Amino acid sequence: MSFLIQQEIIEGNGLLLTINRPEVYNALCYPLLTELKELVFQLYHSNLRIMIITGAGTKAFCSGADLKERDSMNDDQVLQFIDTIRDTFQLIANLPFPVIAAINGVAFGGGLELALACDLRLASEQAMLGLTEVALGIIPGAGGTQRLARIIGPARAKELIFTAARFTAREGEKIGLINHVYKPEDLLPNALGLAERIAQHGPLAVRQAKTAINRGLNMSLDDALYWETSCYRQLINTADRREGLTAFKEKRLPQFQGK
Ligand SMILES: C/C=C/C(=O)SCCNC(=O)CCNC(=O)[C@H](O)C(C)(C)COP(=O)(O)OP(=O)(O)OC[C@H]1O[C@@H](n2cnc3c(N)ncnc32)[C@H](O)[C@@H]1OP(=O)(O)O
Repeated sequence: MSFLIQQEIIEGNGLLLTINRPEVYNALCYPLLTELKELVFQLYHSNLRIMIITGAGTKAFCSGADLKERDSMNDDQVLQFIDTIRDTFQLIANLPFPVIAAINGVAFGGGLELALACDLRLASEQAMLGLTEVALGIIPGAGGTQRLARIIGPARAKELIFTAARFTAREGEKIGLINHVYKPEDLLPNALGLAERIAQHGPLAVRQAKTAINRGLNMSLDDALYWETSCYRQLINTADRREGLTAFKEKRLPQFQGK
């Protein structure tokens, strides 16, 4: 059992991952990052229906790369860290099931980039967010320049990145970066509730919906419509699709088996 990343099974065949370095605002050191990459690679091949990522303690989701460790790194080690964090967050973004970021505190730099790699972002009203890297003479190196621009639009993303702005969860909600904002004590219960609401539906269908949206975004609308149909086609010959129709006829909730 790791101490850097805690795992907890949750209702509906889900997993709660907690970044566990509260003494340094859950900063990402290289050992934690390599452990996260290995764990996410294993989860890629699991039959999980949903995952939540959050931070230990009440102050931080994740304050980004560990700057003390970074100060001791040579140039090659910095590049190795960047290659690893980029690939790890892309693995998270490409997990076949939905991932919810429960942003329980500060999310700066790589911490916000971690949340950007998730599908849905819920935040505590006390959380402060920001891609603060240019204030350190660097740029977001874990996908932040690409994902933020795709989520909120290039003009707003440029302003936030160029100014290393630190902004509130409510401001993030206003620009479409954060799905919902809660009181600190209500964040995890609502994240668990959202996870349960997703996990009760056809797991194959939810997976196809994620891939339809994610990969369709990079296509022309014409191509993406055919891509959507090809995702739909994966579901036609499934027991879950039959179960959905049968449950409707029998006026009961469907019991999806992911087959
Ligand atoms: C590819 C990715 C790149 C990146 O992510 S670049 C890094 C981007 N992240 C940041 O710029 C955030 C850096 N941290 C801060 O700005 C502040 O910290 C906070 C706002 C998060 C908290 O400030 P306050 O409440 O005043 O507490 P405190 O004394 O600064 O921090 C408490 C302890 O936590 C350690 N800590 C916080 N963030 C990091 C970090 N990112 N890397 C390493 N340590 C961190 C501090 O050093 C200190 O520890 P000690 O008491 O031993 O001095």
